[in-house]
Amino acid sequence: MSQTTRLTDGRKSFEVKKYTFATEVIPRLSCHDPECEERIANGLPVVIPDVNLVASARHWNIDYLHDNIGDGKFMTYFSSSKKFKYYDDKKCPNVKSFKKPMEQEELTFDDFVQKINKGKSKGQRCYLQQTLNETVGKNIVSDFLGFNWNWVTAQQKKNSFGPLTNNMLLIGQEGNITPVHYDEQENFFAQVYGYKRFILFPPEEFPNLYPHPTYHPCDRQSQVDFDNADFEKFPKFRNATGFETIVGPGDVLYIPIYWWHQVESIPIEGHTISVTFWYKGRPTPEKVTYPLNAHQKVAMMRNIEKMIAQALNNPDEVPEFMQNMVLGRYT
Ligand SMILES: C[C@@H](CC(=O)O)C(=O)C(=O)O
Ligand SMILES: [Zn+2]
Repeated sequence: MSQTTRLTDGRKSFEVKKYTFATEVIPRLSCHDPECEERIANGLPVVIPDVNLVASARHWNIDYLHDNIGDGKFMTYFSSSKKFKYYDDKKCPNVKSFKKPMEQEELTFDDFVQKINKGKSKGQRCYLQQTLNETVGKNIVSDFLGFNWNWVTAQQKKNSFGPLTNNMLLIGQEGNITPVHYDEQENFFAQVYGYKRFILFPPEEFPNLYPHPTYHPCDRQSQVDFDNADFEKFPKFRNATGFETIVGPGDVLYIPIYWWHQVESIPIEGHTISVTFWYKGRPTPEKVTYPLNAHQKVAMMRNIEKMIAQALNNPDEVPEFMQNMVLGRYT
């Protein structure tokens, strides 16, 4: 039986699975606390319980969304396990042996609700993840306009984030897991309903988390399975140390760009509803200061990998090329 540990969202406490790595708790600070502003300015994660970013959606639940979300289509992922490891369909041809870790289908909300109920019996899990768009009904539009845009737009401006790219609606079943990955955008993650565990690692942990190559369908996702880590293949994973927290209704978690995160809908606490606020990163500074920081190095590694894959014009040649370049030479 795997060990467990206890985590709290500041109101309730939860028994969660204990992994092989150590973690520290992510600070939970009021939006009025200067330290909260400082952490965002310095690209450090922080849980903000009192910003009311999506307070106008506090009444959202499956029934209300079903009656008001409109007749648009919603991207829904299906997994026979609890894990929903994202993959980029367009990159599948690059890795002939790639097996899709989950299926995806665009459903009406009504079909999604049916699938949740039917899936339970067939042991299949589903996860709705859809950018909110103009197809939503007028009550959802009014709830959306009621988000605390003053605060989040002020954060965007004072931290020189790029434009808002999208607000994604996430509806997950209890126990669903989004395995550890990083995104190339800043993210204010707003929890609307239910509870999610977040495990975060800074960009410095790149060497310990072994992401797939950039041409791989699972680019940005770690190759390490936290439930069954292959320490032979990924020895530095032993050194991984992270941060974690639980977010509950009303909480906002700032996930800085290039920070790794694994997200777990707490089992036995029912389904979860979340909304993301994704922003392009800060513009590249005119004058580069040295030493480069970790996320600049990740961006550089990504660009080099992409350039090599493009120059070779054959993904199958990249592993040998990279090994010839570094193995035994950069020790
Ligand atoms: C989809 C989400 C994870 C989750 O909530 O399951 C995520 O990775 C993000 O918001 O960057
Ligand atoms: Zn993410």
